[in-house]
Amino acid sequence: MGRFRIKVYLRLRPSDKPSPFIHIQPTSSTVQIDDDKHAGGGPPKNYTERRLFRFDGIIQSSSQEAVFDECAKGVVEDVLTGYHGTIFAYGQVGSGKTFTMTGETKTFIYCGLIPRCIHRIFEEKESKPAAEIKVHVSYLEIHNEVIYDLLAKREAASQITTLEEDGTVEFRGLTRVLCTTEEQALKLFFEGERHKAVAVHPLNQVQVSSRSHCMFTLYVERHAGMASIPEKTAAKLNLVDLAGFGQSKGIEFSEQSKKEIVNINKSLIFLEQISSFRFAQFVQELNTNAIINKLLDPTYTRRKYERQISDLKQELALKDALNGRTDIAYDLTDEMKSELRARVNDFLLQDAEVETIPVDNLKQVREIFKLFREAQMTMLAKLEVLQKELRVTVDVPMMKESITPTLEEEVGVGELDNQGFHVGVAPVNARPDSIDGIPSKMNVNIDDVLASTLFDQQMEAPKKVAPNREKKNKAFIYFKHHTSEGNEYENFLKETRFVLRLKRKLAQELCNHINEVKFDIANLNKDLKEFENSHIFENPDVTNVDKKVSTTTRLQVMKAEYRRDFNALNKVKHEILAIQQKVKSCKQNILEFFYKWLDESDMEDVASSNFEGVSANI
Ligand SMILES: Nc1ncnc2c1ncn2[C@@H]1O[C@H](COP(=O)(O)OP(=O)(O)OP(=O)(O)O)[C@@H](O)[C@H]1O
Repeated sequence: MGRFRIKVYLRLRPSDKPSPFIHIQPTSSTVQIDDDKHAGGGPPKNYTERRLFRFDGIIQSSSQEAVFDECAKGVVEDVLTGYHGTIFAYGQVGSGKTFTMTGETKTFIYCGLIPRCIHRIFEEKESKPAAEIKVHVSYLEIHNEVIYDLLAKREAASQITTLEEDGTVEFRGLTRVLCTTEEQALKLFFEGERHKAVAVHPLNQVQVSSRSHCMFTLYVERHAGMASIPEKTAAKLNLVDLAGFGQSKGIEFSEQSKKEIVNINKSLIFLEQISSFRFAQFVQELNTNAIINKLLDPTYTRRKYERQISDLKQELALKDALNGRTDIAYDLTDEMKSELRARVNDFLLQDAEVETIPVDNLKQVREIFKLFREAQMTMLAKLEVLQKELRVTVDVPMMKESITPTLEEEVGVGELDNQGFHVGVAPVNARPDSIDGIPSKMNVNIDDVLASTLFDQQMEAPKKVAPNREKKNKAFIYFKHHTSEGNEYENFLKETRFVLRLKRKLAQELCNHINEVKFDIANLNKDLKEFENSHIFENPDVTNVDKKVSTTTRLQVMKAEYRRDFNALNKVKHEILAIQQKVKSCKQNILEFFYKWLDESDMEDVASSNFEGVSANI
């Protein structure tokens, strides 16, 4: 990238009455102007204001060729290297803009910059065939603030619009013609000239005056670098002939001309306000960031990447072979994806260990992450439903009541559902609505029950001596805490009861969760029925199909969860029964030993003892 300054040249039209207010100094490329504000005819003033303007060059009485060499040649050479370039002429009406840009085209020595730029570009094209230079041209005119395509077929609408993108302006629909010869390009330029809007202007009586801004553009594409690297540069050269601006004071114009002048002056308002020289000074201060515009042939780029991919594949195969990794498939087929899904599902349902999921390559890893994300989404959706339920504080028995009919329609253990999923639904009478002896809500303290049972039995026990009830209670407590046998049984009973409490808590939690899952299953079944009724496969809609797939997946997960918890509950239920049995026999044993101990003790002592330190409260 290079920073360039816009160069400004002053070309003076030969005149037989040079202005006494303008002092040209060609050696220093400066112009001094005596800005006599009243030179136009006002009352005489005693002073004049002097201004100095500096240019990159002042052209006076120079040939058209010299003008090209000084002002345009460098720009064209840059375009041939790949930099965009623009040359534009501006100034008052009749100041010589068209003469400079177009010139007299019948004789080459009078030709202006546009034919000379065309000539130079085609000269390069012909002298360097290896560069494969391609030239396109376009020609547009802005007249009365409307853009016209001067190369469009006349019968077609030639009006075009602009498109601004990334700071550049594109002309949408502008005709670009490929030219293989200089003659072709010149012919198109002259054709465009004929289509321009021109009229006689009172300040430019000699020939027709340009009533519009015109831009002839040459698009140059050429090979750059070595022949093996088909890199191209693509630059454009804009050659602009602006409409003349000027004072209309004291000059008679037709209505149409007045309208045109308003529009020309409006579009050149900047020039109008600061005058040509001031504008030149301003433009000189601007810097541009110029870059070479490179194009890469897409076919070459594709081939290059294909070659790179092929090399990398070979490299990978070699690395795999060296590491003893054979038959690694780097492209996942649908079958492989289904297999991966099954493995991930098994892992998530705790039916398989993580090692069963194959991780051989990046694609597999990505697919696995995708599957985990899907599972996560399913769980989140489920959680959302659960949270909603919690918000409305659904009571467990109510839930059971509302969903039981749906599940009762399903028959037997291990039935297949309509998704081909093994439901594994237990018969209604075998379902874990509650566990025998365990209410859905554990409000009863089992130890209280056991304690009262114990003493009911105690009361029924044979009584050799009948100490009063309170004393007997105290004796029983004394036996448990102060005799080795009693102590041992008491501790064992305590431990067993603790385990029983834990198991019951677990059973209660499982019971609650199963009911929640049942509720989910009922809702998901309902959703699926709605999908089926809406015939989504006859009128597939991606969103609906996705929803159905997601609902089916969630249903499968829920059913698997139901089956898992139901089995776990059954297991816990059996454990509870066994522990209850253990507690029962332990209680019997402790009573037997208590009565035996009581038998062997001195009854009078027992009857008269106060069992100091023993609380009667069991
Ligand atoms: N350097 C020059 N040497 C000889 N003749 C010139 C020169 N510059 C301009 N002329 C003549 O002056 C007349 C007006 O010039 P030209 O039409 O190029 O002005 P213009 O600025 O393009 O005017 P407009 O704004 O009206 O289009 C033409 O006849 C042209 O041949």
